Amino acid sequence: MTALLSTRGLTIRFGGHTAVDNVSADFHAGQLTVIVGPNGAGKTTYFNLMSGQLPATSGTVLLRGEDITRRGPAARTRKGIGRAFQLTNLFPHLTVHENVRLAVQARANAGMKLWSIWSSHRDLIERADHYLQRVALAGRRGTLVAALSHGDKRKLEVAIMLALEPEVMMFDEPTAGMSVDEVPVVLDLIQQVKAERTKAILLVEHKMDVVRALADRIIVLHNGALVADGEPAAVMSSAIVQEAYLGSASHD
Ligand SMILES: Nc1ncnc2c1ncn2[C@@H]1O[C@H](COP(=O)(O)OP(=O)(O)OP(=O)(O)O)[C@@H](O)[C@H]1O
Repeated sequence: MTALLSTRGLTIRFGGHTAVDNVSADFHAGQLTVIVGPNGAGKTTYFNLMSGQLPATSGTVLLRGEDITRRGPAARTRKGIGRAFQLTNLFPHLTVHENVRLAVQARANAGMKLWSIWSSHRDLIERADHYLQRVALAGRRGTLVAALSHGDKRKLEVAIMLALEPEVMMFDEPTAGMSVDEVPVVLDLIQQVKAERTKAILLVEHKMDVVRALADRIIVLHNGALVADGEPAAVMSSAIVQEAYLGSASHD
């Protein structure tokens, strides 16, 4: 079975430093993979290489077997790689609802259903409201994004990603900076998407309770290299992880 997303020997060097070192992995629909590792291990850089924010020094990124290594981030988004960014792709002077509606509209355009822009404006509005409900932001639909709390901005990013209906969903520490009552909303949502079993979900996560709650599979990066990849129980009990990751005092 062709993986949805694959990396083959993916590598990036910054000067003399190899931040991601020859990483090969396959990501399949219906599977949630958490990428863990100590600070500076290369997790975010690996994400950036897959979503196109950074160009690889060597190696390839494949989407459904197609080589997309030289494609930029916008082309990868159109092809089905979605990423909940850390507050960089929001329009602060538009409302919450308008932000999601733009994503719904972009998705409708990508599907070449150009007529839908004109014939079903109401449909676009309703679909945007649907995604806002899923992230518990319906009550904020008329609020300017600039006025949102940090946690609500993170939820809005998730709504925007859902609205783009990508096959691959990448979350970079989705609950970082959220208050305790906001965290379950995002975790429940990721659980729901996972239960649909149609998406490949990738998460970079430090919090071990979140890892335990969500992971079907764990990949461990250390000094840019993939040092473990497998089922959570086996990976977390392996000697290399105990040493490389759990041994580092900075994460619980
Ligand atoms: N644009 C860049 N230029 C130079 N070095 C970089 C760049 N981006 C990342 N690095 C370096 O690459 C290494 C990996 O960084 P990265 O942010 O991917 O780690 P991480 O595992 O996500 O860490 P954290 O858990 O702290 O977020 C680090 O040593 C970092 O300093």
